[in-house]
Amino acid sequence: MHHFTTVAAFVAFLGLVGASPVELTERKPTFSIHQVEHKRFAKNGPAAMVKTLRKYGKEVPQHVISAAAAGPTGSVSARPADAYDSEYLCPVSVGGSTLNLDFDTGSADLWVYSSLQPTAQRSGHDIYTVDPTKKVSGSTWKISYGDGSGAGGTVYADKVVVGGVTATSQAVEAATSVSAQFQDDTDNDGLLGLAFSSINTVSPNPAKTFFDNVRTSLAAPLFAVTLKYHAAGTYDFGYIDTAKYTGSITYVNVKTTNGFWEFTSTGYAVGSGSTVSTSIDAIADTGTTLLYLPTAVVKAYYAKVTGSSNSASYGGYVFPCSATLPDFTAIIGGSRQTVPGKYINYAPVTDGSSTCFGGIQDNTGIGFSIFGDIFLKSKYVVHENRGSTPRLGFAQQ
Ligand SMILES: Cc1noc(C)c1CN(C)Cc1cc2n(n1)CCN(c1cc(N)ncn1)C2
Repeated sequence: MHHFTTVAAFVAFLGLVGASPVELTERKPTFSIHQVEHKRFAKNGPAAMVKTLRKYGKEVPQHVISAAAAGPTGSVSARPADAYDSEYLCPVSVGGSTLNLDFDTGSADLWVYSSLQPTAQRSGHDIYTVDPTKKVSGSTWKISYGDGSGAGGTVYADKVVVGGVTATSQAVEAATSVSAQFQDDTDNDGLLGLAFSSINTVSPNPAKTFFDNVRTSLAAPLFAVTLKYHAAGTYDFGYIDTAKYTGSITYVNVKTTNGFWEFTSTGYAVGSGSTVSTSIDAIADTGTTLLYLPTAVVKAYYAKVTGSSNSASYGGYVFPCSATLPDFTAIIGGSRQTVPGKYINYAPVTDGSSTCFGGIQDNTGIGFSIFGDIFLKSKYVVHENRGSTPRLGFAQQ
């Protein structure tokens, strides 16, 4: 059957190109045409589909026509870096090399391991090899994170491709030095910031994030985050994927004055307990591993966990790894956003220990709450910026 199909297909192909079998069997000079990539071509899947369907006289579904009229969209996988979902890494093409970057909605610098670092510092990492002709003269960057880690270096303008979406002249912040926490983390080749460009650290002229560079060309000015529990998820750009969530998306307005995706939660519940109404100022932050909440909320949560304690030696709430953890619900935009209890067991305090570190911790000293990966990995979160009044949309996965 396969053989027959092949021959029939070949004959059909000849018909299409208007050549008879005889013509193609005579000996004639041969030549080959080498394809070259159309560098400036912005990928638009739906547009290609419209073209093909019309070429063969087929009807084009309306949703394909409307998608084609829009700009590019893209999707990239987000893979947990370790067994505890400490961070999620996404493959990105930076100046033609593929690096695994930690997409971070809590910061706004795209920085990478680079050929400028001492070789010992970059062993085990994929690196960006700088091209001096692409250097942004006079610009430097230096970033420090909540956990005391950090990095710094110089700046290059280069092509960055994320899930098929291209920023042709993205500020690529090449590291000359990174802190010990990053040197120990050999899976991580850098960060791709998705917070607001107002907190980018490039000096003297702050740079735009990848999202800000592509936002107005995308089919829709948004990206959607689907992190998963102990599994790979996605970052989607330019479209909402209704297959990735259940129920409806609840939107809340974002306060951008601190440069974060900052919003207000209006209450919480522990397990099947009653809802407590209280205003919680929070940021959505994929670059933070845990869920940091106000002291009173955290105390109320661990009051329901047998054997839990706030350990000075481990630096946070711990409990027996065998504990049954209650769900945690945050009220956002009037909707109940629930995290399954088992997601709140982050990891053993040390490998093999029967004491586990809590996924919910106290936000004292931070200044606001942080809805990090522990919260996000049960949600589908739309980050929309139409230019005025950016919004966050939350739905259950
Ligand atoms: C984290 C982490 N946890 O287990 C591993 C492994 C890592 C990664 N590793 C140790 C190194 C590291 C440290 C940081 N990151 N990666 C990501 C950026 N950081 C943020 C981002 C942000 N929005 N807010 C606060 N800090 C600090």
